[in-house]
Amino acid sequence: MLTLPSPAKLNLFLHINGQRQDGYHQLQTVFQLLDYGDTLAFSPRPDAKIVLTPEIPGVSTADNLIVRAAELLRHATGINLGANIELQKRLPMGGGIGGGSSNAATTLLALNRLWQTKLDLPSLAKLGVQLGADVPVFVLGNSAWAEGIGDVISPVDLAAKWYLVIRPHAHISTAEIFSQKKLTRDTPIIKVAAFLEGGGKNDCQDVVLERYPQVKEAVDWLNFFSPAKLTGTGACIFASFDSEAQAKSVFANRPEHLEGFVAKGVNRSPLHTALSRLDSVTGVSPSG
Ligand SMILES: C[C@@](CO)(OP(=O)(O)O)[C@H](O)COP(=O)(O)OP(=O)(O)OC[C@H]1O[C@@H](n2ccc(N)nc2=O)[C@H](O)[C@@H]1O
Ligand SMILES: Nc1ncnc2c1ncn2[C@@H]1O[C@H](COP(=O)(O)OP(=O)(O)O)[C@@H](O)[C@H]1O
Repeated sequence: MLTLPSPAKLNLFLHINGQRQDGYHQLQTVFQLLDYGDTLAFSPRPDAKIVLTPEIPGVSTADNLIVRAAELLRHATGINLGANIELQKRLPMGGGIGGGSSNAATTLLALNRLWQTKLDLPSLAKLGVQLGADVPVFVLGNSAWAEGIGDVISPVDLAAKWYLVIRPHAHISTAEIFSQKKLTRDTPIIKVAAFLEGGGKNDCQDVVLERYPQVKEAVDWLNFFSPAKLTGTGACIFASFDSEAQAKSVFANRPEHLEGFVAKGVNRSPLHTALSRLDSVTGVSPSG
């Protein structure tokens, strides 16, 4: 059995610079990977079945990004094997922390290893983008600066911080927010240095706060302790702290109805750290 992490991400900022003819938005963002997420356990099956347990309530098996990633890899490589996949879900869905995309990436890397299909990371990232704009960053495995429609990615070294993430009770679809007329779509392009010097906001934040009072309430509460920002198109919000103790003490004082977690920001994905560790044990050279 191959047990691997499927980490969350935060968008430390999210600027929308324009919109393409096909409707997709041109954006700039920084993906901060977190040392916190779901866990997936894989074992090979000799038949061609992909069996996921437990199912996610409200997501059909055919729509589940884990199953879709497995089918996609099988189709792309022509391999005729299957897998049993056990999912331990901790990440809220529709939260802007990339749980579904991360599950897809973990599945691509895990099955590429189990099935010995030997695709390299750029090829797996190319497959992944067919499942969602955020999948490649999880496949490539570094906190990253992203441009284009989120598909032009370069690794970035971020300061070590602890993040308090609050999950208001709202499930927000990315498409819903990107289809709002009022959304800011003309933020000027910035350079990496401007972000690293403290620049950057989330252009989706005003639209989300207006439509979801429960998200606004959480932002207002967290702002009292440290500047709070929306991640992605929501619904989760976050603030950074220099130490775990600081983040945990604020979390401990949250209003009872607010859920969330405290996690360390990492430059390297816990998924890739786990795979490298396995490679060093088995003597396989690090690849996909
Ligand atoms: C904007 C981000 C930032 O991380 O939002 P979150 O989903 O994380 O909140 C992501 O890149 C989202 O990625 P992902 O959620 O994978 O998006 P996709 O499934 O590819 O697209 C969902 C819908 O969002 C819109 N979309 C997505 C990406 C983009 N650059 N422009 C868009 O307009 C499209 O209408 C598409 O139908
Ligand atoms: N394995 C999965 N985990 C989470 N969501 C999934 C999964 N498979 C399909 N989905 C669908 O993808 C949507 C977006 O999921 P997710 O990536 O967690 O949110 P976000 O893009 O807001 O960070 C969910 O609302 C759900 O319907």
